[in-house]
Amino acid sequence: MKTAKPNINYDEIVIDIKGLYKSFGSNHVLQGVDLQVHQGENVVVLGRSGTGKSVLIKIISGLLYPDQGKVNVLGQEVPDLDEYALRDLRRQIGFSFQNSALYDSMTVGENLAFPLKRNTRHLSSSKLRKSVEAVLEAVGLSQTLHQLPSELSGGQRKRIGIARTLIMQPKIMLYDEPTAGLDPITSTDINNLINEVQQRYSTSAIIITHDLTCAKTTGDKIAMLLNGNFVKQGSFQDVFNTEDPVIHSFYDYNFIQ
Ligand SMILES: Nc1ncnc2c1ncn2[C@@H]1O[C@H](COP(=O)(O)OP(=O)(O)OP(=O)(O)O)[C@@H](O)[C@H]1O
Repeated sequence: MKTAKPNINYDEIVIDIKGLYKSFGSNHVLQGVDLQVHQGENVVVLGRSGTGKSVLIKIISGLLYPDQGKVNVLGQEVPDLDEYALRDLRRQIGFSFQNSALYDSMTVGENLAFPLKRNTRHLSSSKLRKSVEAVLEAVGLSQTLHQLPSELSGGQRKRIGIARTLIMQPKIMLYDEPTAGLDPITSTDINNLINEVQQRYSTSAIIITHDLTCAKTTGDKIAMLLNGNFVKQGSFQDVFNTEDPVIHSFYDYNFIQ
């Protein structure tokens, strides 16, 4: 059970998407998508391969330009932002991608320090060390400070990848298939970590996944993307407690893989 936090205004909308369209030639990927993410909310985007989940995240972070529609993130219209404003916005967003993309030649500590050093001027070494130690502790891997990424398990690398985004204290987290390629127990750990991050750092998040356990554990709201649109949005119960054969087939498909 997630606990409501007094410092979060759950009514405030941090991502507001209305009437979003995106095509690549004759491939009409997003066809009038509406989605709202509130402060402190974890929204899970579910959908089969190729439905446009990554395209949606890229549009939210300004990596792709929409054909039409409103994409407001933290009060700013993303398609209107210039390069500098986009960079500022992205500093407030933590990206957790499928391959954690750590630098192999750097220790865990150096990997974590890297984004902070690059983005912060006049940072004392004691402040840097404290920030690194704090995020490592938050993901439960303090003992790995001096290890190389190659010495970590897949689950640990995923955690360090998340820690590296947390060091910038993002307001929004974007998780792209956080449990892909992990065994069920490690996946459970990552799901719990996503919830811990939400609570501890008061983040809002979009979590892209095919994994229904991940969706059920982390999602305050589930949004099911199908044929260019969200066919259903609501709690896990709301979305799956239905006779709709398409939603059922997604559920069944998940459990027979
Ligand atoms: N830059 C691009 N140029 C052309 N087509 C693209 C581009 N990016 C994505 N697409 C197409 O958009 C569609 C949606 O792709 P997307 O990567 O968003 O799917 P997805 O839902 O994230 O799939 P998966 O779950 O497999 O990662 C696909 O048909 C893909 O080929």
